[in-house]
Amino acid sequence: MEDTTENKSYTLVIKLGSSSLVDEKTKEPKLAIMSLIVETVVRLRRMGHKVIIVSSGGIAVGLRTMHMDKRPKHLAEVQAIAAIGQGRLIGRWDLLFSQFDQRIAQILITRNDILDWSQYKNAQNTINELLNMGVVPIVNENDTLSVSEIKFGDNDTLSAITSALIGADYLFLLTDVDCLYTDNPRTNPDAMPILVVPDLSKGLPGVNTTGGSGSDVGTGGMQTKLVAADLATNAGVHTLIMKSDTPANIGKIVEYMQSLDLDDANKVKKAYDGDLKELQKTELKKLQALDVPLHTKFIANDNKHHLKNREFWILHGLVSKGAIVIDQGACAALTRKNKAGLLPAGVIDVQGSFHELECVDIKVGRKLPNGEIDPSFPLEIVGKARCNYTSTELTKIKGMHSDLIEEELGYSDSEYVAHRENLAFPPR
Ligand SMILES: Nc1ncnc2c1ncn2[C@@H]1O[C@H](COP(=O)(O)OP(=O)(O)O)[C@@H](O)[C@H]1O
Ligand SMILES: N[C@@H](CCC(=O)OP(=O)(O)O)C(=O)O
Repeated sequence: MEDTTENKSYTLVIKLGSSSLVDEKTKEPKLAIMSLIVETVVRLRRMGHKVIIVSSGGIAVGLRTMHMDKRPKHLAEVQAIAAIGQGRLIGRWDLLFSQFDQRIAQILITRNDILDWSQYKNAQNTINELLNMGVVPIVNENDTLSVSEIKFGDNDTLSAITSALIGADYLFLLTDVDCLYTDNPRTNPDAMPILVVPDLSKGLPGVNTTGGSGSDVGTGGMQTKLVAADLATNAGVHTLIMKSDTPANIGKIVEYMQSLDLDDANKVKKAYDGDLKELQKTELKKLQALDVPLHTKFIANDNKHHLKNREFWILHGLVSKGAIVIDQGACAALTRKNKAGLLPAGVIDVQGSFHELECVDIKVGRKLPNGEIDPSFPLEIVGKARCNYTSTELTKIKGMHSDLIEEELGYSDSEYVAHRENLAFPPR
């Protein structure tokens, strides 16, 4: 195959699970895999690509350092172990990369660090600066300081958010299986590989990912990888699952992706008739004919249909503190091409307790003639908003014309419940 990757420069995020970096039983380092990753990343960098690594393994390395067999139950202990392990982990990466004079940088992040738009942009600027300096940023969750409310929870999600943050071209999820299968290949020898998913929003009929993590050190199994693929493809990032012990395959897969006509990914999605099974047979023949290694690729939404930076931040960077229920008319106005801001007249209910500019879910409901919410109409979350008013204020002004806000509250901060730039909806 012609090597088209030589000329174009891509931004690649490579996520490595704990199971790829430490032995699941002994927790000893898998130095051979780490070295191969380093060689691959150095090669990709020399070809002109920008590479970010999302590395798990902090806790597993900490357990080994402290001669502990199992993850402790108490949060403070896990956090202490993470602090011990993270230092060693980054030390190992630095030692290996330094053999090639390749500089690295450590970035430890929690959800708290991106809750503010300017902080989100700041994280973006810092990573971009490092990439421009020719450095390989190595990202992990700041497990030592994050508690459940501000946790990404798994590095698959963190890698998808990192990919969207920096507008990556590809996200590679490297793990201990070749690809996504119709069932857990560790327990079902008849599981069949899923090689291409043109449109994840159409679901994955016949695919079971409930098996959880395959190893003692992994988190989330395939389920969190599918969540990550959904987030990343919605943000315009092609997402791939492949085995971590042959990282040189990354280059081959990027070449193969380039040979596919994905410039108009929407055409690919439209052409997909939902017959996942048939598609896999054709794809397998193609991979075999071209000698491309097994992997799963999730095709990204194209430029016109992917979430823009700020929308992605609202939908996936922020944590919802409650919900507002809007009527169908308001929903149509907010989701049309030239979307409107949300006025109090369109709000029919307020759920939970939230402050001004905190993030809330947007649900669509129906009002009965007596003013009550129709209980037979299923409330569906359609998007997220940052509201100009608190839940208490909104409960008072819901359904009103904006002219009456001042009379009701004694002040009016805005005629809108949420401005256009504070509303976000997943691509449809
Ligand atoms: N349908 C499936 N296809 C492939 N693997 C699956 C599936 N369902 C569950 N798994 C499990 O997911 C594991 C990979 O996830 P995980 O252990 O969290 O890895 P990592 O540490 O790389 O994030 C595999 O080892 C496998 O046992
Ligand atoms: N941040 C944690 C890893 C969390 C995680 O998602 O692990 P994995 O499923 O192995 O990618 C650590 O460094 O131990």
